[in-house]
Amino acid sequence: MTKPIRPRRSMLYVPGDKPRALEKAKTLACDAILFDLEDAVAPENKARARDGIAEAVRSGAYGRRELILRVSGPDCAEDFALASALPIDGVLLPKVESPATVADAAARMPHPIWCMIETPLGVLRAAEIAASSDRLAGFVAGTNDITKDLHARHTPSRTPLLTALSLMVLAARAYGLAVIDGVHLDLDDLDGFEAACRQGADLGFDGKSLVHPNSIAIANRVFGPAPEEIARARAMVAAWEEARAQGLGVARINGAMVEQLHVDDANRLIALADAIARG
Ligand SMILES: CC(C)(COP(=O)(O)OP(=O)(O)OC[C@H]1O[C@@H](n2cnc3c(N)ncnc32)[C@H](O)[C@@H]1OP(=O)(O)O)[C@@H](O)C(=O)NCCC(=O)NCCSC(=O)C[C@H](O)C(=O)O
Ligand SMILES: [Mg+2]
Repeated sequence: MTKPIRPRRSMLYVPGDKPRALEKAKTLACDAILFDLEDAVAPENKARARDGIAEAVRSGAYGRRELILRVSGPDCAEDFALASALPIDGVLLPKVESPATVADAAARMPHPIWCMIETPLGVLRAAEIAASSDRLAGFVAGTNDITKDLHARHTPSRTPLLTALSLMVLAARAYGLAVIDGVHLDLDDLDGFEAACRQGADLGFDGKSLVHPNSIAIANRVFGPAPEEIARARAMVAAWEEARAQGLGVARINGAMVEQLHVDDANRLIALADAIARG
């Protein structure tokens, strides 16, 4: 069954032990919040972070935003107990490297499952992981961990990561999962951030994971369809209906060859635009 389209242009990490950030996120225009219990929270603050996230989620003040909890590890019983007790939309597992990790998480709590793909083994097994469970909702790229494990360098072009990023997109698309690009570290480099978003969108990612509110508007713009793209898509669908009424299986529309597959893609873009407009 085809899953309904949900905008995931911008997914903001919010450390569970930062009350001001938890509060601010209620007002931000991100499509999703990744409440973090893993790397952004020091070991001595994990219990406080769980309490902070529980109170924040139970406030009910995050509106339409998709709420996802990143647990601190596959064995953290307290984190899974919290996930089970909260009205959230998903749980994000760090450093997934095998279907067994997904199966174990599925047995521990009832929510849709997201996997961080962020180790060489996780990347190489991405297809196996993606195929492993109908509880899976998507992948999030952990570009910092991969860069570290590859002994690669952070470069503006992200050339060292392109193989890993494309393998994640391939695996996700093969099994109908969402796929979200990794974070941009330089908070003041918004031009570089926008370039990375464009590259991620070109590669096929649905959106970008973010660490700071200053990047939400750019991610929403780059990963959302532009008004002229929506208008073009609607015009294509209308022209295609006329072509089909004449019995054509291929048509020339605005100077381009169009077949059913192009119309399917136009309809996907229109559905995304409509979902964004509904808010
Ligand atoms: C990166 C930061 C530590 C920067 O903090 P700071 O310099 O204090 O931010 P600002 O003063 O500019 O903040 C301005 C206001 O915005 C709020 N804020 C900041 N960040 C967030 C956020 N993420 N969500 C919500 N609100 C946020 C501040 O509270 C200020 O508001 P106010 O107090 O009302 O004025 C900080 O941005 C931060 O902690 N970001 C999140 C870091 C994080 O979650 N990291 C883990 C995820 S990334 C990762 O794990 C990588 C991955 O696994 C991989 O391998 O690649
Ligand atoms: Mg990581």
